[in-house]
Amino acid sequence: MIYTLTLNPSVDYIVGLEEVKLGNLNRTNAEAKFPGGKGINVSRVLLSMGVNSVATGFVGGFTGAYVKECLNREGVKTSFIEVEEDTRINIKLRAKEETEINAQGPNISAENLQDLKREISQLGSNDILVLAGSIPARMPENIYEELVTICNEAGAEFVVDAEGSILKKIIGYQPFLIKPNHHELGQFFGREIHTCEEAAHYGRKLQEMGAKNVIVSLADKGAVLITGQAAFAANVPKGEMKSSVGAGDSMVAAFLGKYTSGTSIDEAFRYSVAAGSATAFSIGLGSRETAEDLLQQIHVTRIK
Ligand SMILES: Nc1ncnc2c1ncn2[C@@H]1O[C@H](COP(=O)(O)OP(=O)(O)OP(=O)(O)O)[C@@H](O)[C@H]1O
Ligand SMILES: O=P(O)(O)OC[C@@]1(O)O[C@H](CO)[C@@H](O)[C@@H]1O
Repeated sequence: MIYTLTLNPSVDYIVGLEEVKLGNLNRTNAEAKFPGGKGINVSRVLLSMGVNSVATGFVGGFTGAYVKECLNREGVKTSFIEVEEDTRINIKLRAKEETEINAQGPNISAENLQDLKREISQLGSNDILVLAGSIPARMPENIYEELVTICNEAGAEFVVDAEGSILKKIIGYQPFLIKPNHHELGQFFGREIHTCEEAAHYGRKLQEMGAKNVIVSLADKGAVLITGQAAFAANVPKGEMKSSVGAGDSMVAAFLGKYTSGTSIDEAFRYSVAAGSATAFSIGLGSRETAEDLLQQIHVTRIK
Protein backbone atom coordinates (compact mmCIF):
# COMPACT_ATOMS: atom_id res chain seq x y z
CA MET A 1 0.00 0.00 0.00
CA ILE A 2 1.12 3.57 -0.63
CA TYR A 3 0.80 5.87 2.40
CA THR A 4 1.19 9.63 2.07
CA LEU A 5 2.26 11.66 5.06
CA THR A 6 1.50 15.39 5.13
CA LEU A 7 2.78 16.79 8.42
CA ASN A 8 1.35 20.19 7.53
CA PRO A 9 -1.84 19.92 5.43
CA SER A 10 -3.67 23.03 4.29
CA VAL A 11 -6.77 24.46 2.78
CA ASP A 12 -5.46 26.01 -0.42
CA TYR A 13 -7.35 29.22 -1.17
CA ILE A 14 -6.64 30.19 -4.77
CA VAL A 15 -7.62 33.70 -5.78
CA GLY A 16 -7.44 35.32 -9.20
CA LEU A 17 -6.73 39.06 -9.54
CA GLU A 18 -5.76 41.29 -12.44
CA GLU A 19 -2.95 42.73 -10.39
CA VAL A 20 -1.88 42.67 -6.73
CA LYS A 21 -1.64 46.21 -5.36
CA LEU A 22 0.29 46.13 -2.10
CA GLY A 23 -1.06 48.50 0.55
CA ASN A 24 -4.47 48.72 -1.23
CA LEU A 25 -7.81 46.97 -1.14
CA ASN A 26 -7.66 44.23 -3.79
CA ARG A 27 -10.79 42.51 -5.14
CA THR A 28 -10.67 39.08 -6.70
CA ASN A 29 -12.16 38.04 -10.02
CA ALA A 30 -12.12 34.28 -9.28
CA GLU A 31 -11.58 32.03 -6.32
CA ALA A 32 -11.43 28.32 -5.51
CA LYS A 33 -10.48 26.21 -2.53
CA PHE A 34 -9.02 22.74 -2.29
CA PRO A 35 -7.71 20.36 0.34
CA GLY A 36 -3.96 20.88 0.09
CA GLY A 37 -0.56 19.81 1.29
CA LYS A 38 1.90 17.85 -0.80
CA GLY A 39 1.13 14.32 0.44
CA ILE A 40 -2.60 14.96 0.17
CA ASN A 41 -2.14 16.06 -3.44
CA VAL A 42 -0.21 12.85 -4.11
CA SER A 43 -3.10 10.78 -2.68
CA ARG A 44 -5.67 12.66 -4.76
CA VAL A 45 -3.74 12.20 -8.01
CA LEU A 46 -3.18 8.51 -7.22
CA LEU A 47 -6.91 8.10 -6.76
CA SER A 48 -7.59 9.75 -10.10
CA MET A 49 -5.32 7.10 -11.65
CA GLY A 50 -7.25 4.33 -9.91
CA VAL A 51 -4.47 3.67 -7.35
CA ASN A 52 -5.42 3.43 -3.69
CA SER A 53 -3.42 5.09 -0.94
CA VAL A 54 -3.94 6.14 2.66
CA ALA A 55 -3.40 9.81 3.52
CA THR A 56 -2.05 10.45 6.98
CA GLY A 57 -0.71 13.46 8.91
CA PHE A 58 -2.11 15.99 11.35
CA VAL A 59 -5.44 17.78 10.89
CA GLY A 60 -7.33 20.04 13.28
CA GLY A 61 -10.27 22.43 13.65
CA PHE A 62 -12.77 23.48 10.97
CA THR A 63 -10.13 23.58 8.26
CA GLY A 64 -8.94 20.10 9.18
CA ALA A 65 -12.54 18.85 9.06
CA TYR A 66 -12.87 20.38 5.57
CA VAL A 67 -9.73 18.61 4.35
CA LYS A 68 -10.86 15.27 5.75
CA GLU A 69 -14.39 15.62 4.45
CA CYS A 70 -13.24 16.51 0.91
CA LEU A 71 -10.91 13.52 0.79
CA ASN A 72 -13.47 11.13 2.16
CA ARG A 73 -16.08 12.40 -0.30
CA GLU A 74 -13.67 11.81 -3.21
CA GLY A 75 -12.84 8.33 -1.92
CA VAL A 76 -9.29 8.89 -0.60
CA LYS A 77 -8.72 6.70 2.45
CA THR A 78 -7.47 8.72 5.44
CA SER A 79 -5.90 7.95 8.78
CA PHE A 80 -5.24 11.42 10.18
CA ILE A 81 -4.23 12.28 13.72
CA GLU A 82 -6.43 15.01 15.20
CA VAL A 83 -4.65 18.03 16.71
CA GLU A 84 -6.12 20.88 18.74
CA GLU A 85 -5.29 23.88 16.58
CA ASP A 86 -6.68 24.58 13.11
CA THR A 87 -5.08 23.21 9.95
CA ARG A 88 -3.51 26.16 8.10
CA ILE A 89 -4.91 28.10 5.15
CA ASN A 90 -2.43 28.74 2.31
CA ILE A 91 -3.14 31.60 -0.05
CA LYS A 92 -2.24 31.29 -3.72
CA LEU A 93 -2.50 34.56 -5.64
CA ARG A 94 -2.91 34.17 -9.39
CA ALA A 95 -2.18 37.53 -10.99
CA LYS A 96 0.41 38.23 -13.69
CA GLU A 97 2.73 36.11 -11.59
CA GLU A 98 1.92 33.39 -9.04
CA THR A 99 2.50 34.36 -5.41
CA GLU A 100 2.07 31.91 -2.55
CA ILE A 101 1.62 32.66 1.15
CA ASN A 102 1.98 29.44 3.12
CA ALA A 103 1.15 29.52 6.81
CA GLN A 104 3.19 27.96 9.63
CA GLY A 105 0.71 25.31 10.70
CA PRO A 106 -0.68 24.25 14.08
CA ASN A 107 1.09 23.15 17.21
CA ILE A 108 1.73 19.40 17.29
CA SER A 109 1.92 17.95 20.81
CA ALA A 110 4.39 15.28 21.95
CA GLU A 111 1.47 12.88 22.19
CA ASN A 112 0.37 13.61 18.58
CA LEU A 113 3.91 12.88 17.46
CA GLN A 114 4.04 9.60 19.38
CA ASP A 115 0.79 8.54 17.69
CA LEU A 116 2.31 9.24 14.29
CA LYS A 117 5.50 7.33 15.05
CA ARG A 118 3.42 4.37 16.24
CA GLU A 119 1.43 4.47 12.99
CA ILE A 120 4.56 4.50 10.84
CA SER A 121 6.22 1.68 12.76
CA GLN A 122 3.29 -0.54 11.66
CA LEU A 123 4.33 -0.29 7.97
CA GLY A 124 5.79 -3.37 6.32
CA SER A 125 7.99 -4.37 3.40
CA ASN A 126 5.13 -4.06 0.87
CA ASP A 127 4.46 -0.45 1.84
CA ILE A 128 5.78 2.87 0.51
CA LEU A 129 5.53 6.05 2.57
CA VAL A 130 5.56 9.40 0.74
CA LEU A 131 6.73 12.12 3.16
CA ALA A 132 5.96 15.45 1.61
CA GLY A 133 5.98 19.13 2.46
CA SER A 134 7.00 21.40 5.26
CA ILE A 135 7.33 20.74 8.97
CA PRO A 136 4.83 22.67 11.14
CA ALA A 137 6.67 25.57 12.79
CA ARG A 138 6.80 24.17 16.30
CA MET A 139 7.78 20.58 15.49
CA PRO A 140 11.31 19.20 15.96
CA GLU A 141 13.49 20.01 12.95
CA ASN A 142 14.88 16.48 12.76
CA ILE A 143 11.43 14.91 12.40
CA TYR A 144 12.01 13.70 8.82
CA GLU A 145 15.17 11.85 9.90
CA GLU A 146 13.32 10.23 12.79
CA LEU A 147 10.45 9.14 10.55
CA VAL A 148 12.58 7.74 7.73
CA THR A 149 14.62 5.81 10.32
CA ILE A 150 11.37 4.20 11.54
CA CYS A 151 10.49 3.41 7.91
CA ASN A 152 13.85 1.77 7.31
CA GLU A 153 13.51 -0.28 10.50
CA ALA A 154 10.03 -1.37 9.41
CA GLY A 155 11.41 -2.44 6.00
CA ALA A 156 9.17 0.01 4.08
CA GLU A 157 10.38 2.11 1.13
CA PHE A 158 9.99 5.86 1.40
CA VAL A 159 9.80 8.85 -0.94
CA VAL A 160 10.58 12.43 0.07
CA ASP A 161 9.26 15.55 -1.66
CA ALA A 162 10.44 18.50 0.41
CA GLU A 163 12.80 21.47 0.43
CA GLY A 164 16.54 21.12 -0.17
CA SER A 165 17.38 21.52 3.54
CA ILE A 166 15.23 18.47 4.37
CA LEU A 167 16.61 16.50 1.42
CA LYS A 168 20.13 17.06 2.74
CA LYS A 169 19.20 15.40 6.01
CA ILE A 170 17.50 12.31 4.60
CA ILE A 171 19.48 11.55 1.43
CA GLY A 172 21.77 9.05 3.20
CA TYR A 173 18.77 6.99 4.37
CA GLN A 174 18.27 5.74 0.79
CA PRO A 175 14.89 7.12 -0.29
CA PHE A 176 13.24 5.21 -3.14
CA LEU A 177 12.56 8.54 -4.88
CA ILE A 178 13.20 12.24 -4.40
CA LYS A 179 11.89 14.95 -6.74
CA PRO A 180 13.61 18.28 -6.32
CA ASN A 181 12.89 21.04 -8.80
CA HIS A 182 15.93 22.72 -10.36
CA HIS A 183 15.93 25.51 -7.74
CA GLU A 184 15.94 23.00 -4.87
CA LEU A 185 18.70 20.99 -6.58
CA GLY A 186 20.66 24.22 -7.00
CA GLN A 187 20.20 25.11 -3.31
CA PHE A 188 21.49 21.66 -2.37
CA PHE A 189 24.77 22.24 -4.22
CA GLY A 190 25.00 26.00 -3.74
CA ARG A 191 24.81 26.87 -7.45
CA GLU A 192 22.29 27.72 -10.17
CA ILE A 193 20.95 24.98 -12.44
CA HIS A 194 19.37 25.95 -15.75
CA THR A 195 19.55 23.00 -18.14
CA CYS A 196 18.62 19.32 -18.23
CA GLU A 197 22.34 18.47 -18.67
CA GLU A 198 23.24 20.30 -15.45
CA ALA A 199 20.24 18.76 -13.68
CA ALA A 200 21.32 15.27 -14.79
CA HIS A 201 24.87 15.91 -13.55
CA TYR A 202 23.82 17.07 -10.08
CA GLY A 203 20.90 14.63 -9.91
CA ARG A 204 23.46 11.83 -10.42
CA LYS A 205 25.34 13.12 -7.38
CA LEU A 206 22.13 12.77 -5.30
CA GLN A 207 21.75 9.22 -6.57
CA GLU A 208 25.35 8.48 -5.55
CA MET A 209 24.65 9.97 -2.13
CA GLY A 210 21.86 7.45 -1.49
CA ALA A 211 18.65 8.18 -3.44
CA LYS A 212 17.58 5.15 -5.50
CA ASN A 213 15.79 7.30 -8.09
CA VAL A 214 15.91 11.05 -8.63
CA ILE A 215 13.52 13.12 -10.74
CA VAL A 216 14.53 16.74 -11.29
CA SER A 217 11.82 18.96 -12.74
CA LEU A 218 12.76 22.17 -14.54
CA ALA A 219 9.24 23.65 -15.03
CA ASP A 220 8.82 24.45 -18.76
CA LYS A 221 12.40 23.35 -19.57
CA GLY A 222 11.80 19.60 -19.11
CA ALA A 223 12.66 16.98 -16.54
CA VAL A 224 15.29 14.31 -15.93
CA LEU A 225 15.17 10.92 -14.21
CA ILE A 226 18.33 9.35 -12.80
CA THR A 227 18.25 5.73 -11.64
CA GLY A 228 21.04 3.38 -10.54
CA GLN A 229 21.31 2.07 -14.11
CA ALA A 230 20.42 4.93 -16.46
CA ALA A 231 19.39 8.54 -16.93
CA PHE A 232 16.52 9.90 -19.03
CA ALA A 233 15.40 13.35 -20.14
CA ALA A 234 11.89 14.46 -21.16
CA ASN A 235 10.45 17.55 -22.81
CA VAL A 236 7.26 19.11 -21.44
CA PRO A 237 4.10 19.56 -23.52
CA LYS A 238 2.74 22.89 -24.67
CA GLY A 239 -0.36 24.36 -23.10
CA GLU A 240 -1.82 27.28 -21.20
CA MET A 241 -0.22 27.60 -17.80
CA LYS A 242 -2.95 28.14 -15.17
CA SER A 243 -1.47 27.31 -11.77
CA SER A 244 1.58 25.26 -10.94
CA VAL A 245 0.32 24.46 -7.41
CA GLY A 246 0.58 20.69 -7.02
CA ALA A 247 2.42 20.10 -10.33
CA GLY A 248 5.43 18.57 -8.58
CA ASP A 249 3.20 16.43 -6.36
CA SER A 250 1.36 15.17 -9.44
CA MET A 251 4.69 14.02 -10.88
CA VAL A 252 5.50 12.04 -7.74
CA ALA A 253 2.03 10.46 -7.68
CA ALA A 254 2.03 9.50 -11.35
CA PHE A 255 5.54 8.05 -11.25
CA LEU A 256 4.74 5.94 -8.19
CA GLY A 257 1.27 4.97 -9.38
CA LYS A 258 2.58 3.73 -12.74
CA TYR A 259 5.83 2.18 -11.52
CA THR A 260 4.17 0.23 -8.70
CA SER A 261 1.57 -1.04 -11.19
CA GLY A 262 4.32 -2.66 -13.28
CA THR A 263 4.96 0.04 -15.92
CA SER A 264 8.63 0.40 -17.02
CA ILE A 265 10.56 3.15 -15.25
CA ASP A 266 11.00 5.36 -18.34
CA GLU A 267 7.29 5.12 -19.20
CA ALA A 268 6.38 5.89 -15.57
CA PHE A 269 8.61 8.97 -15.90
CA ARG A 270 6.86 10.01 -19.14
CA TYR A 271 3.51 9.70 -17.40
CA SER A 272 4.81 11.69 -14.44
CA VAL A 273 5.70 14.62 -16.71
CA ALA A 274 2.24 14.42 -18.32
CA ALA A 275 0.57 14.53 -14.90
CA GLY A 276 2.76 17.47 -13.80
CA SER A 277 1.81 19.45 -16.90
CA ALA A 278 -1.86 18.45 -16.62
CA THR A 279 -1.85 20.12 -13.21
CA ALA A 280 0.10 23.14 -14.44
CA PHE A 281 -2.59 23.60 -17.12
CA SER A 282 -5.47 23.35 -14.59
CA ILE A 283 -6.83 25.20 -11.56
CA GLY A 284 -6.43 22.50 -8.93
CA LEU A 285 -4.97 19.12 -9.78
CA GLY A 286 -5.02 17.93 -13.39
CA SER A 287 -7.34 15.11 -14.37
CA ARG A 288 -6.28 11.71 -15.66
CA GLU A 289 -7.88 12.54 -19.02
CA THR A 290 -5.83 15.74 -19.39
CA ALA A 291 -2.64 13.86 -18.49
CA GLU A 292 -3.40 11.13 -21.01
CA ASP A 293 -4.11 13.71 -23.74
CA LEU A 294 -0.72 15.35 -23.11
CA LEU A 295 1.24 12.08 -23.12
CA GLN A 296 1.64 11.96 -26.89
CA GLN A 297 3.57 15.26 -26.85
CA ILE A 298 6.16 13.95 -24.37
CA HIS A 299 9.29 12.16 -25.52
CA VAL A 300 11.69 10.45 -23.17
CA THR A 301 15.28 9.99 -24.31
CA ARG A 302 17.94 7.90 -22.65
CA ILE A 303 20.89 10.19 -21.94
CA LYS A 304 23.20 7.68 -20.14
N1 LIG B 1 5.20 26.19 -18.07
C1 LIG B 1 5.01 24.86 -18.04
N2 LIG B 1 4.67 24.18 -19.17
C2 LIG B 1 4.46 22.85 -19.16
N3 LIG B 1 4.58 22.09 -18.07
C3 LIG B 1 4.92 22.71 -16.90
C4 LIG B 1 5.16 24.11 -16.82
N4 LIG B 1 5.48 24.42 -15.54
C5 LIG B 1 5.43 23.25 -14.85
N5 LIG B 1 5.11 22.23 -15.67
C6 LIG B 1 4.95 20.80 -15.33
O1 LIG B 1 4.99 20.64 -13.93
C7 LIG B 1 6.13 19.86 -13.56
C8 LIG B 1 6.68 20.36 -12.23
O2 LIG B 1 7.03 21.73 -12.35
P1 LIG B 1 8.18 22.42 -11.49
O3 LIG B 1 9.49 22.06 -12.03
O4 LIG B 1 7.80 23.86 -11.40
O5 LIG B 1 8.05 21.62 -10.11
P2 LIG B 1 7.71 22.09 -8.65
O6 LIG B 1 8.38 23.40 -8.38
O7 LIG B 1 7.98 20.94 -7.78
O8 LIG B 1 6.17 22.30 -8.76
P3 LIG B 1 5.22 22.94 -7.67
O9 LIG B 1 4.78 24.23 -8.29
O10 LIG B 1 4.15 21.93 -7.52
O11 LIG B 1 6.03 23.12 -6.40
C9 LIG B 1 7.08 19.98 -14.74
O12 LIG B 1 7.97 18.87 -14.85
C10 LIG B 1 6.09 19.99 -15.90
O13 LIG B 1 5.63 18.68 -16.17
O1 LIG C 1 4.33 24.67 2.87
P1 LIG C 1 4.66 23.37 2.17
O2 LIG C 1 4.23 22.18 2.98
O3 LIG C 1 6.06 23.30 1.69
O4 LIG C 1 3.78 23.35 0.83
C1 LIG C 1 2.39 23.34 0.92
C2 LIG C 1 1.79 23.54 -0.45
O5 LIG C 1 2.20 24.78 -1.05
O6 LIG C 1 2.24 22.49 -1.29
C3 LIG C 1 1.19 22.05 -2.14
C4 LIG C 1 1.62 22.14 -3.57
O7 LIG C 1 2.77 21.42 -3.79
C5 LIG C 1 -0.02 22.90 -1.81
O8 LIG C 1 -1.19 22.14 -1.86
C6 LIG C 1 0.27 23.45 -0.44
O9 LIG C 1 -0.36 24.66 -0.15
